[in-house]
Amino acid sequence: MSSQPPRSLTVLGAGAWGTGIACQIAAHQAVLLWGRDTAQMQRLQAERVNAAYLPDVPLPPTLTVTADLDAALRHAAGPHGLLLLAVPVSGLRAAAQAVRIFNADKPQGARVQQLVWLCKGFEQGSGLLPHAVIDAVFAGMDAPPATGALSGPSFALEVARGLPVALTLASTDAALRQSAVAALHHGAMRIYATPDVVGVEVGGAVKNVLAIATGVSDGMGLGNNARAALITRGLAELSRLGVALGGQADTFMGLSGLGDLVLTATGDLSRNRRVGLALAQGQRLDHIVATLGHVAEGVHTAQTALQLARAHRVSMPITEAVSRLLDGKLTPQAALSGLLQRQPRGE
Ligand SMILES: NC(=O)C1=CN([C@@H]2O[C@H](COP(=O)(O)OP(=O)(O)OC[C@H]3O[C@@H](n4cnc5c(N)ncnc54)[C@H](O)[C@@H]3O)[C@@H](O)[C@H]2O)C=CC1
Ligand SMILES: O=C(CO)COP(=O)(O)O
Repeated sequence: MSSQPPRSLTVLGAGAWGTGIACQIAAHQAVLLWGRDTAQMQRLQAERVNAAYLPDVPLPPTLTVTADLDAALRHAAGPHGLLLLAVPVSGLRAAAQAVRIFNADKPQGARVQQLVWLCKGFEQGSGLLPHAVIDAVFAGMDAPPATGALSGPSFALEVARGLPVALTLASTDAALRQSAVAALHHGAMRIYATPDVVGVEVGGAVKNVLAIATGVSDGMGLGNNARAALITRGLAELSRLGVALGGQADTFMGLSGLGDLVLTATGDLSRNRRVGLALAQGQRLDHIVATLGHVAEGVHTAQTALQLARAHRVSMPITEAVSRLLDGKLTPQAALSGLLQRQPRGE
């Protein structure tokens, strides 16, 4: 693989995050954004704005849109191509399978060679982290793409507007780390790198559950002290699970752990936090999810995180409370009482 910065950037997934990061990239180089909904992509092209997901941000002229998946993958192919998968976790396997099928009948030079995913969560059903989904899809293929995860505190709207943001690129492949950082680290977007894929992915997944918790707490009017306690004790349980799954403890103190947790647990742009705020008002989860207009990954992540915690004998009381609240087994008040009545223990 070349260590030259990729010159051909392609984003799959035209929701808030795919559109937001494509706008930021377009400030310094051409980028192609693919979305699966042809009518929506035609509207994007005609109106030069993603009205459904980022209505206030005009698309830069250097951002091209398409609903043609084959054309998008051709754009991402070759040694200078970089493909960003900006679909939710639920769409990751299908997106990766499309890449596998595209690559299968091509010579190496015409294949997608560098692939980075942006989603945060565990796959529903399998309970797999994104990298394990990707590994499963490309298993048995000779010369699979170099892969990695991009994560960290990054509200799409702020990124789209070109405001400063710092992210972490996680990959066990040093060449991919180098080339993806070279492609994406520019202007207001700083990209750090780490080989700790598991640590980065667990941080990104579990912080969404904890953002629901702080949303509930804030929605109940429990105050700033309670929110700080949830963030701090939440970070402790996130780190315990992450280490048990193979992540490195210091990763959880970085951008993809503490950084994203603080952002999502306190910032009202967070969809997960908004789920918590609405639950505290007594709204039904199905109504909240139906009216959100975006994915809130924490709703699916809570139960998987709890199952993993039990399997690894890790204590995650906040995640458990959120999971039972989402299942309708606890009211916000009962969840609070349960947390407050726990026995004292060492910090
Ligand atoms: N919005 C944000 O600020 C950030 C989001 N993320 C993560 O990025 C992922 C995507 O989030 P958003 O774009 O915000 O969600 P969104 O709800 O705004 O948009 C999701 C988009 O993905 C598309 N999609 C869903 N399944 C698909 C599939 N199978 N194939 C192709 N397209 C599919 C939908 O049509 C929609 O356009 C999530 O995992 C989220 O946690 C990460 C960082 C920031
Ligand atoms: O991951 C995010 C910010 O880093 C976005 O969080 P939400 O999905 O809760 O909006």
